[in-house]
Amino acid sequence: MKDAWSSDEIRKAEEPLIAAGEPLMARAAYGLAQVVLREVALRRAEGRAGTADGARQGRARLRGSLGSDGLPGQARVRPGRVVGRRTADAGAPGGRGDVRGAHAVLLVGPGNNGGDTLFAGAHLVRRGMTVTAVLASARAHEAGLAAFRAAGGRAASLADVRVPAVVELALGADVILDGLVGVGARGALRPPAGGLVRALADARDAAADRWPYTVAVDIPSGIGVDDGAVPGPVLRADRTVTFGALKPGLLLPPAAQTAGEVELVDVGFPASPASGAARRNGVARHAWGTTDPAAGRVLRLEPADVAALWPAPGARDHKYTRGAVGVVAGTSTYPGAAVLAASGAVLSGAGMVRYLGPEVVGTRVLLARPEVVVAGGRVQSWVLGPGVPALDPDDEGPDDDGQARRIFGALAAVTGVLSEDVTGGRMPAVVDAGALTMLEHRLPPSVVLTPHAGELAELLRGLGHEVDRTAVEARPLHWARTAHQATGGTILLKGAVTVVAGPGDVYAQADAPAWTATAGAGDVLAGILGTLLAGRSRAVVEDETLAARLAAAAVLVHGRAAARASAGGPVAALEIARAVPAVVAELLAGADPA
Ligand SMILES: NC(=O)C1=CN([C@@H]2O[C@H](COP(=O)(O)OP(=O)(O)OC[C@H]3O[C@@H](n4cnc5c(N)ncnc54)[C@H](OP(=O)(O)O)[C@@H]3O)[C@@H](O)[C@H]2O)[C@@H](O)CC1
Ligand SMILES: Nc1ncnc2c1ncn2[C@@H]1O[C@H](COP(=O)(O)OP(=O)(O)O)[C@@H](O)[C@H]1O
Ligand SMILES: [K+]
Repeated sequence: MKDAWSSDEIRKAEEPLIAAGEPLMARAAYGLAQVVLREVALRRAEGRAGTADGARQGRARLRGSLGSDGLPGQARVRPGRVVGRRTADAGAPGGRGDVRGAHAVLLVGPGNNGGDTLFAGAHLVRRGMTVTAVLASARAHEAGLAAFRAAGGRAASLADVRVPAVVELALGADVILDGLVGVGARGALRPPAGGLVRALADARDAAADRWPYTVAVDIPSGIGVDDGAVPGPVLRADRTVTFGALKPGLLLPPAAQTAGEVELVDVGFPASPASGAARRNGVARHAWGTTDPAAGRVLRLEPADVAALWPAPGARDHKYTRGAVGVVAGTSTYPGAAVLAASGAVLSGAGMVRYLGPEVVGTRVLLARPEVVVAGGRVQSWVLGPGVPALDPDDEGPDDDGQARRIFGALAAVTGVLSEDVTGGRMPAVVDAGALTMLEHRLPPSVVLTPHAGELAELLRGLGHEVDRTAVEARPLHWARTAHQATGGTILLKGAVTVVAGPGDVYAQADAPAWTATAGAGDVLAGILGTLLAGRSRAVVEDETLAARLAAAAVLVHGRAAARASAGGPVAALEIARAVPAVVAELLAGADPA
């Protein structure tokens, strides 16, 4: 599990260490320099090699000389992906490849983030690189600047060289280090740093592949450290080298998409933040939907976490103990969604899938998945709404083949409104697509709403918030939490990075390739989640934080299955469902099916 620390938690962690004289900045700078040396050497070896075979040989040569650190995969970079932990002061220096004569440009701000960058720059100079520091502010970290100059680095003030000249300098460099601001920053980058970053970001877009490798120091300067917002210009990084602990903005959209691969340098922080345990315990005290919106940590599940959560059957299980999923999806106009949701549920390992809907759709579901029972009966979770049109209050008789009526009935049951319902009362549910427009009662967190940004905006507008799709995409964490507060349900907000917000911790999952953005992919996800909720139905109702964890697990499996089915190319939604069994098998065997 990846666990992000807020800027306050970072400060609390560093205080006693600094008081004890621990050389935090030296460790951070050393770790940063090692990553830069490794990446520059790697690129040089590839550049010289010229052919694909030669590039492979170049990598192999480097791997031999880099020792046990290993090289993170370059071919399948997913924005916002977090790679391994690295100890700054462990063992021999990392990058032993040839970096002599390579040119680095440092963007240096006034605080300790600039200090890290200058000390790292001194290491780079000592390894034979040509390093130019652009001081964006009248102030710079004194000791860092002195060390940088003493090593032979060149420093120039932005006020003297001006923005266009820095852009030219950057275009001729091998690597850029963005050390303008770190966790001490607040709000959008102010001038002159803001103007510089805007010009560099524009130049990066225009230059495409010719842009130098860009490393963000601790965070890409200008992102919202704690909320993942991007309030102003940010220079997109290929890699972020972050210190001590991950920050929420490195996991959360949209900021996570500016961070590239994230690499953690251990500077000696404790295993968890001081306030972590208290916050975790605090979660249980909240009643439905009354959670403090700022409470809860930002986490990202990894394959091992999902393996532990997955309701794998034991020898004593039979189909009823494993959980039946009731699917109310599709209409005669949109029958495909029913097939996709039912397939997602069956192929994730439901004990049974029941389909409720018009006969014409039920027949198609059966043709695709003969395992499905097209009849009502007891279920342990509901999947409601894929392929069902949104409710239009002005329309007297919507053409929904009776699906809205079935959904209203199921929703009354899952919220516990019907005490004597045939289903036996409250149970988990997935509420997707058209069913999102049919919410009448306050929801328990065991009901998971699965909107994309447009659907969430519509839901929020119905609750009195002035918000559109763009606004939701700009602040997904905020709006997902707001919707949780307003409805009581757990919110799974779909996107390139999917955010899950319920009572307690927030999950930010970045598991899927962009090819997943295809019609029907969300229907498959709803089915997968239905199976997970049915497999742990009682526990989900009793533990108000479990639905969010299971939702994040479903997103991981869905994303990995999409990656598997895509193999780097287009993917059809049904193929995502078909890839699920192998992905689950690998997860349960302890492998990472990336
Ligand atoms: N924590 C740790 O354990 C370790 C931390 N380390 C490092 O320290 C970093 C934190 O350093 P920090 O606290 O000095 O703040 P930092 O991020 O450099 O920026 C503050 C400066 O930026 C300015 N500024 C603020 N907002 C701005 C804006 N919107 N636009 C423009 N400028 C803005 C602000 O100016 P002011 O508002 O005061 O005028 C202030 O001068 C951390 O990210 C990591 O890299 C490592 O060395 C070791 C381990
Ligand atoms: N850029 C992207 N990268 C990766 N995954 C994405 C991206 N955009 C959307 N997705 C994922 O694709 C799926 C699309 O679901 P949805 O919008 O509900 O489509 P539909 O309703 O047609 O099934 C979601 O799982 C979402 O998280
Ligand atoms: K930075």
